[in-house]
Amino acid sequence: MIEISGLRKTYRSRRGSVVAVDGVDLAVGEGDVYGVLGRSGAGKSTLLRCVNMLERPDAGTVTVDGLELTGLRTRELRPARHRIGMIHQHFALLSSRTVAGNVAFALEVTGVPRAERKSRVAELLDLVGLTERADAYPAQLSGGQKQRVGIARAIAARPKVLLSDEATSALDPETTDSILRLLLDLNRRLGLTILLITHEMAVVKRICTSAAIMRDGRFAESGPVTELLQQPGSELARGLFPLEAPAEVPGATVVDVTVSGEEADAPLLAELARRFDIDVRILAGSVETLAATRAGRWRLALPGDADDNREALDYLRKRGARVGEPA
Ligand SMILES: Nc1ncnc2c1ncn2[C@@H]1O[C@H](COP(=O)(O)OP(=O)(O)OP(=O)(O)O)[C@@H](O)[C@H]1O
Repeated sequence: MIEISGLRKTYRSRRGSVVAVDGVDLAVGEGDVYGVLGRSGAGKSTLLRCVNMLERPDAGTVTVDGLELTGLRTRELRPARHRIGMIHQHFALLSSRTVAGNVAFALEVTGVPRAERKSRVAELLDLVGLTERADAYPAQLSGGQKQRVGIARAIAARPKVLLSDEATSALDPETTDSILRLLLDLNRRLGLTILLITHEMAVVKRICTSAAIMRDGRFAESGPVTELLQQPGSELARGLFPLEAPAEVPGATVVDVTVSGEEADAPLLAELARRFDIDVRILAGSVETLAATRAGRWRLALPGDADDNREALDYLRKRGARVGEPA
């Protein structure tokens, strides 16, 4: 749904130039929720703004729903942008318009006839759970409600893609959770493809099927979350499942074990202990629900050296687990 290839963007000013995006390739499939995670200044906002051409990249291509946006003139971009919704950290609502008025505005600018607007506004407010607040002004709303208006407005023109620029950063954890639940619901009900940027690992954990870690304008790692979890040394795996435990235990072999899908809920460690008659020690770890799947990750200590434990570790691998040295 979104294909980005060789994207570069440099900002030039009197004080010099900053390479904000430095050669990014990205493919977001239809119906994916793709999270780009990174610290402040990593280039996330610039990348997102290049997807709907709020920033013109210096090099590379951006294709959304089969249309190469980088090849379009400014005049041609306007209708193309209607296929891409966007939500913002600080909501960007019109303070002089009511909730219904803000949503109607998005329909006005995309040329929806007046007769259709009213019913579409009602439909959208129902979708985001704001029917009761239709006549309120933004100043009378909570942060979560403001973001719901932002979401209703962003999907008003029935876009295929929603871009989210730190949409939950200004919200408390409980409200963040309700907004993420709404995004996931829209993703599933409308088949909406979502590309989001965030600095919060919890956002990736909660709703993303794929993710990238961005640093200094580049992707340090990227791919489906379940695959990244299985990758040796993955920063994302460490962030999602921190294993705070010693990497060495005298007289024992210490390994990190990652499983996803059904095996995460199987009594895998109990079976391991029984089958090989070993006292497995769990040094750290958990089983959790991610957006698309269940996943488990543990640091284990098995008595004896690597040779003593070869068969046991092979058994775990046969069961689909990734077994590696502590990272
Ligand atoms: N309009 C601009 N002019 C000059 N430099 C800019 C501009 N916008 C961003 N930059 C610089 O580009 C780099 C990437 O910024 P960007 O905002 O894309 O990062 P980010 O990861 O989104 O960070 P944040 O979360 O703080 O917004 C930074 O060094 C930033 O200072």
